[in-house]
Amino acid sequence: MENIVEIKNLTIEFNSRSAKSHRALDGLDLALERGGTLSIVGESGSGKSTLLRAVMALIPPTAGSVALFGKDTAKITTAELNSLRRRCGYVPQDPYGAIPPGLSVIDAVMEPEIIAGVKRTKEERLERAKKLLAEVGLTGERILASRAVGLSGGQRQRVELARALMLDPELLLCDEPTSMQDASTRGEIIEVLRRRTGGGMSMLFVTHDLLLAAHAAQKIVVLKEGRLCESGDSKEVLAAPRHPYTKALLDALPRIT
Ligand SMILES: Nc1ncnc2c1ncn2[C@@H]1O[C@H](COP(=O)(O)OP(=O)(O)OP(=O)(O)O)[C@@H](O)[C@H]1O
Repeated sequence: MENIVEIKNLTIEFNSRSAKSHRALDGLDLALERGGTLSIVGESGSGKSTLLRAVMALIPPTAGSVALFGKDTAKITTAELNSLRRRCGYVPQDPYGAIPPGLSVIDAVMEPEIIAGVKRTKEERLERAKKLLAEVGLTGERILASRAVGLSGGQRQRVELARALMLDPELLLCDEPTSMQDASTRGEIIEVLRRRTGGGMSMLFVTHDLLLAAHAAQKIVVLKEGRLCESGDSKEVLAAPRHPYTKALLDALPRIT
């Protein structure tokens, strides 16, 4: 099976003002097969967002390599990179900065297709955007016409997801896409993602919540301080975590007694 993402010995360092640079990822190896789903779990600062941004080639490797759809992202032209990025949907962690402030909700969802130059009538595009918004639980003329900046964080996250799905991505990268949702919307969003991945979309899903990680994807990797400390089938990792850090993440989850 073809690897849609292949990361080899990836190290990413950020230069800080102090003398020592900070190593956010340290010699990481991982792969995602076409059609596969993988959750990346770890505490705050473990390098999860950095990893997603490196897959999108938004940060260059300090050492090692990232291949997206079989192409080393450091060895291709900007035009080639842009065409690979167009095959991906990216739901960034911060929904406040990501949506252009002047756009209405419906325009924000239609925008990726317009930028990509997808040929469709205005009516078809509108229908498609409305359908996606309904899929993520946003309906009603008032919400669709309102500016995205006026929405709650949870609603914006849902707009971001609809935007990311607009181009029918082969690979979806989600960075804590449910962090601002209540329990019931969180469940609905995971269902949307499951339907999509059931239809063949590959996915990288970032969360600090081990239970959610297992729910969202078939496989899990656990990151600690930029290093991979455990990986495996989601159900197995959840049932029998091997690394003490994974056990601590599991013990930290709230329990219903
Ligand atoms: N642009 C940057 N410049 C300097 N340091 C950075 C930069 N981006 C991330 N870092 C540092 O790299 C480390 C990993 O950050 P990252 O955002 O990937 O962690 P994370 O696991 O996604 O955390 P969180 O769950 O809080 O989002 C952190 O120590 C962070 O401060």
